[in-house]
Amino acid sequence: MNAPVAQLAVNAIAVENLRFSYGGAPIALDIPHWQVPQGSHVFLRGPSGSGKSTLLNLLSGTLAPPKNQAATQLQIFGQSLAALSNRRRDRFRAEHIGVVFQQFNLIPYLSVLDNLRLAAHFGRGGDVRDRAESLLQQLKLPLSLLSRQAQALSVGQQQRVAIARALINRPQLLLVDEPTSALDRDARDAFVDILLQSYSGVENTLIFVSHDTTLAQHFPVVADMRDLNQAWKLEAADVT
Ligand SMILES: Nc1ncnc2c1ncn2[C@@H]1O[C@H](COP(=O)(O)OP(=O)(O)OP(=O)(O)O)[C@@H](O)[C@H]1O
Repeated sequence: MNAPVAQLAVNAIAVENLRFSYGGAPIALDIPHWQVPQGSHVFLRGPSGSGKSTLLNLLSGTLAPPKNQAATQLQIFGQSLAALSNRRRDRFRAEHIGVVFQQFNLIPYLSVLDNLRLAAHFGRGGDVRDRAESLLQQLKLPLSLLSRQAQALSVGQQQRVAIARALINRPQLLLVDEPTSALDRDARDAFVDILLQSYSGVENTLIFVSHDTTLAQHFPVVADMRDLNQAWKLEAADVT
């Protein structure tokens, strides 16, 4: 009799014994174990200072992962980030990971299309205009915005363009850090709806960070930094 074919569970994120501190500062992050299966949509919450941005920056490779810690594992789709040089980590991010950070980081004097072209240049390349038009349509933005300078857009439009830029290289992992803080409640819900619609593929993994716990209802999985980050527990315990 044939053995059943094992279903391979692919982890988008696999973290073991991840400890990180900024220079000589006290340890900011200590995560013994965290795994996120591919295709998960995770809402990551936690108080100010609990390490959400630090974790996202480590996952995206924007912060260099800790080296020389034998027990530490920080893998994205099975690739250890610590095993990559800075340059290869940048390339890995451009090809596999989309990021939307609090400040959007669009280049203000470039047109929307050129912002998207620049992101595509560092990633997969290909026909940017077609892809840009289809993303703008998904994000319910007029195509006329493509030729407009990023600095001439409203904040809401900039947020959607920041999503388009993050998605231009068809990332398998999307990291979104508190992009809704300037919006009112209805606009926040609409933003999250549109983000989820634009990134709905079954293999797409999303980590969405926010203080705003009312947004958690949009996500099937909720993680809390107070559970993940042992350093935060220590810090909290120190002050009580
Ligand atoms: N560049 C830095 N240099 C030194 N310490 C830092 C730096 N950035 C963050 N920290 C410290 O690391 C810890 C985690 O900060 P982090 O910004 O990751 O938290 P957060 O949960 O994202 O907070 P917030 O919700 O306020 O953005 C805090 O104690 C913070 O003071």
